[in-house]
Amino acid sequence: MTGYNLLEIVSSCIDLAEQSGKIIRDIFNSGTLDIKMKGEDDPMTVADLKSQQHIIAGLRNHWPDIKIVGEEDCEVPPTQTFPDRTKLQKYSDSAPKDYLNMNKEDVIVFIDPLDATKEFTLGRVHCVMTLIGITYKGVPVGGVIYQPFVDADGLPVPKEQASQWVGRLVWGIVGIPVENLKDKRAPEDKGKVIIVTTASHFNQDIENSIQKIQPDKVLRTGGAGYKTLMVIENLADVYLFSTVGTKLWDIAAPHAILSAVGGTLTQPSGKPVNYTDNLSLVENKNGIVVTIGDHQKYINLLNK
Ligand SMILES: Nc1ncnc2c1ncn2[C@@H]1O[C@H](COP(=O)(O)O)[C@@H](O)[C@H]1OP(=O)(O)O
Ligand SMILES: [Mg+2]
Ligand SMILES: [Mg+2]
Ligand SMILES: [Mg+2]
Repeated sequence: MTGYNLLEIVSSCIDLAEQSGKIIRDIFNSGTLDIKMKGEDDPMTVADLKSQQHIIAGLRNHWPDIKIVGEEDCEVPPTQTFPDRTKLQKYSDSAPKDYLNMNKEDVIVFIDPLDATKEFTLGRVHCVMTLIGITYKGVPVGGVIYQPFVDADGLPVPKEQASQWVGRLVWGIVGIPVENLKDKRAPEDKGKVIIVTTASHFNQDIENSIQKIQPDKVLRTGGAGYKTLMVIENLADVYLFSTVGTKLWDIAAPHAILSAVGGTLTQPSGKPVNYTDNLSLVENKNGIVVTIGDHQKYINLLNK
């Protein structure tokens, strides 16, 4: 076979995301985040950088030419990390055949080495995640997310109990059932419409969109990965961010896992997102809408 095997790439990304989680935890515990501002409300820390360097170097050791779009602009020193490519071999018979021999030109790996950096710098670390998404022909087909600052169920753990930060991994491939997910909806929230949106990048556009849906509840927290996972686990019906701000690396990995469980992510117009490595097109300029069901109903409300 001459193409890329998605099972091998996702297997490696699982290793690299877990290792990055440890890098991120160690830097947080050191207390030296070395915060730099890339723009307004757009911080970057040394943890973002080290995490991205680790992931890219590990991928390059197996796939020197694979297309990679990472959030941070940084050099990547070589490493001796050769991630395990074999973890998902048992899915070789059940995985979609197309994904076992993917045309190299059509594959892009999107890396968000640390999602929810703003919250990370404020110590609100429960929503921090490492996100690695793989797209094929412009569509997310595999995703790995790792939460460094939670317990095994993904529940927040305060920093006073840091020893319980065992971390949580979720990976998904479209066409293979996703493990390690729960329906977390509280009994008192059954039947309600719950929107989750940004904690730190809120604006009037988002407020106006929320009003169109008339939800029973609005939750606000950090991270595109964290909010998408809330929709996947039924803690919210809609993740709504109807404005500029997120980029393709924020959504590629969670989108793949969402698709694997039957959910939908589009622009607020209902148009699909096009995943490309053209760096002038990586911004989700019009925003994003994420649902686990009734997607068209919410798109209709937003566009009425
Ligand atoms: N205005 C913005 N500038 C830079 N990044 C943004 C902006 N809005 C959203 N993002 C990215 O999208 C994620 C989700 O947004 P929010 O946390 O506000 O809901 C953020 O954590 C951030 O990713 P990152 O932390 O990886 O830079
Ligand atoms: Mg950032
Ligand atoms: Mg991000
Ligand atoms: Mg980031």
